[in-house]
Amino acid sequence: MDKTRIGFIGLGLIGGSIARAIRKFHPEYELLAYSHTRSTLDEAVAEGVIDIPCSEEDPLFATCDYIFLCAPVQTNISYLPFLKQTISSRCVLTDVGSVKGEMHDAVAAAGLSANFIGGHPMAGSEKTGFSNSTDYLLENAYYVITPSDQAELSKISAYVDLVASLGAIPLVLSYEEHDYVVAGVSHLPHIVASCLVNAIARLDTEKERMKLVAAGGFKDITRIASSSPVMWQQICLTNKKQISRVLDEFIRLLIQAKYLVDQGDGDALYQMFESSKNYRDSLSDTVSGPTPKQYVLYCDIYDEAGGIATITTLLAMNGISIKNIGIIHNREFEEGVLRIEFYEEEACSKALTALKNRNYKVHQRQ
Ligand SMILES: NC(=O)C1=CN([C@@H]2O[C@H](COP(=O)(O)OP(=O)(O)OC[C@H]3O[C@@H](n4cnc5c(N)ncnc54)[C@H](O)[C@@H]3O)[C@@H](O)[C@H]2O)C=CC1
Ligand SMILES: O=C(O)C(=O)Cc1ccc(O)cc1
Repeated sequence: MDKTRIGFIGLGLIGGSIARAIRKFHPEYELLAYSHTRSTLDEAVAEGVIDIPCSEEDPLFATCDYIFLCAPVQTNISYLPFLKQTISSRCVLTDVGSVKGEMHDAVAAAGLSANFIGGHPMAGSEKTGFSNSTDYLLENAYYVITPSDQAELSKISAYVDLVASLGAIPLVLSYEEHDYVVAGVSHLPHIVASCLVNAIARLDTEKERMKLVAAGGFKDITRIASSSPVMWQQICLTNKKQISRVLDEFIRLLIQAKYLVDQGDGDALYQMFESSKNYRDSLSDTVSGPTPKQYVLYCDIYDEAGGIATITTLLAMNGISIKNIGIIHNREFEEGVLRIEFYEEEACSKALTALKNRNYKVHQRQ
């Protein structure tokens, strides 16, 4: 059988990290890439990450099983006419953009819906460029997948499988839900960080004493204000409606907080900080104690590749988030089973019911 071929257009922090992870977990795959900075391609080839450097509209993209669009959102869209003329019907076309609605609209207008499955790894940093990419950036990170309504289930399953095989946690959502959710937990925090830094720059004393004594809290909450201005400009321009919606609620809460301070309303201020502390403490990365409890199921599967895809899709469709997934072989499970780990007990028991309803044989360690 021919080797699986994966193409990249754009090879910066995210494209580079996906390519490195594919190289690590699937060394037999053939990777080709175009990025408009020639030195990036040279570096990627020299490091053995990319096999074939391509030109901008290279006919070799016709031979790809997957193409990842990893440039800024508007740039990804500008490649669609070329891809429409070039790619084969079996190719899965995907992107990594932080906003999905505009991409889905452009894909539909270009007549590429049957090939398109949107993607968004919820991992990254304030850094950019191939030189900051790593083969572990995606590890244990949610990877939101927004299939177009015309993409075949077999393509979606294979793509979910590929994402899981890179150590990420696939989460299938509609692009509308994705854009609302990320407006809240990603776009709003970046805008808040930027405004906070700008506010302090304006409020600072002549001798910049605020800048001098800025403490850990200020630095923690504003790290992401160092992110790429052009990337965040494009995100704000392409997710206007949802960002405006979450900003409305945020501004309302800020006005309320000012009122409570002005009034000296101690009880209400206490409640404000107490409710945010409770919610923040409930986030999954804040589990306390020496050995956090694990919520794990073991499930018999017969066909590893197709089996994992079916199960991750089934769980995603039931709104169940997976923390980790993988096949294990040991004496307890001689045939090998799929180990699925969840963030919370509730997700674990929901998954147990969903899997049993589909007649899977599921084990739990006591
Ligand atoms: N930075 C982050 O933390 C995350 C970013 N994303 C999304 O990933 C995408 C890429 O972001 P990064 O990798 O962070 O940016 P980056 O700046 O590190 O990489 C962008 C890449 O696109 C290339 N590029 C720019 N114009 C091009 C063109 N006309 N043709 C071909 N290649 C071109 C650049 O040379 C570079 O290799 C964006 O759409 C962003 O929304 C998604 C998740 C996290
Ligand atoms: O650096 C951080 O904490 C981030 O929030 C990274 C990030 C940036 C953009 C995305 O679309 C997803 C993740």
